[in-house]
Amino acid sequence: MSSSLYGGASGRRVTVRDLAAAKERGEKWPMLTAYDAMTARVFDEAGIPVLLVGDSAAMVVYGYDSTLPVSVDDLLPLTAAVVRGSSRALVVADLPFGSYQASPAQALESAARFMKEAGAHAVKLEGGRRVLPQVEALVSAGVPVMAHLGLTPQSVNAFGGYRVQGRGQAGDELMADAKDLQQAGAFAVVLECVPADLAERVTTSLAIPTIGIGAGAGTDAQVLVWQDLMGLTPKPAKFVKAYSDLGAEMGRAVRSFAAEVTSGAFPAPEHAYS
Ligand SMILES: Nc1nc(=O)c2c([nH]1)NC[C@@H]1CN(c3ccc(C(=O)N[C@@H](CCC(=O)O)C(=O)O)cc3)CN21
Ligand SMILES: CC(C)C(=O)C(=O)O
Ligand SMILES: [Mg+2]
Repeated sequence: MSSSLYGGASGRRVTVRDLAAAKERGEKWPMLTAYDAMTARVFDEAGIPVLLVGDSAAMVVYGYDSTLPVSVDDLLPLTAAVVRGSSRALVVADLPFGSYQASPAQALESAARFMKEAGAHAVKLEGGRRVLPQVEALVSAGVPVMAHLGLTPQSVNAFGGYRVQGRGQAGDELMADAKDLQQAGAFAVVLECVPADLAERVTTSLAIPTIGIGAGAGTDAQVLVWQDLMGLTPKPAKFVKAYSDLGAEMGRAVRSFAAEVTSGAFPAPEHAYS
């Protein structure tokens, strides 16, 4: 088992309380994205305690070049599939661009759809002090909220590209955002593409877990997009470590299948019915 968080004797799902307890124990944990039932099952059985149905689905599932185009309607069926495919992990639904920024009421309406229609256990949204009213409304309604600071991809057009955030003065702003999000009731905060020393200072300053992606080794947890981890992404960011070469492996398998169809070697008699 990769984490004592997961695999507690009960067989129940991981909860936000379990994540708080892991921080108390100083225990680090992994999080992965998932977008379908079969990969969710593999990651769940491998002991990943938290699965994120990321709006990165816009890019890795739907083929867009940013996360901006996807809607709640696009992500709901993927979230439902991940919940059905898993039995132990906490499933977090990423609120997509335009589904929460307008108002606390809009955020609650979107979060409620992910929880009622897909069975998500928590939601994630991007931003600091500008989304505090949304975080407070969700928490008041009993919705666990994961925050996300640093490189928040829904703001890519404001940033002028996918760039490291929180250097210099901006680091103090990020620290203040993180503390305010904790105060508003967020149960965890993702720190994406920020200097490692800043991520470590935020982690020691907060009681809630921090989850790093491109934020160094000092956070309480680490998250990656699963296609990056598996070596399916053609040009991954610097923070990615590929633990497999699935792109090449799938290419080999498909070429073998194609060659055997062409030659007549597949299907053999054992693959046919009499
Ligand atoms: N497959 C995938 N993996 C991700 O981690 C991911 C997505 N998609 N889509 C949504 C966002 C976008 N992300 C990105 C995308 C690009 C960089 C990138 O190219 N970063 C530069 C750093 C530039 C700098 O130094 O400021 C790099 O070279 O790593 C980083 C995060 C992270 N998220
Ligand atoms: C990379 C993670 C944190 C994310 O927000 C996503 O996959 O959409
Ligand atoms: Mg996201």
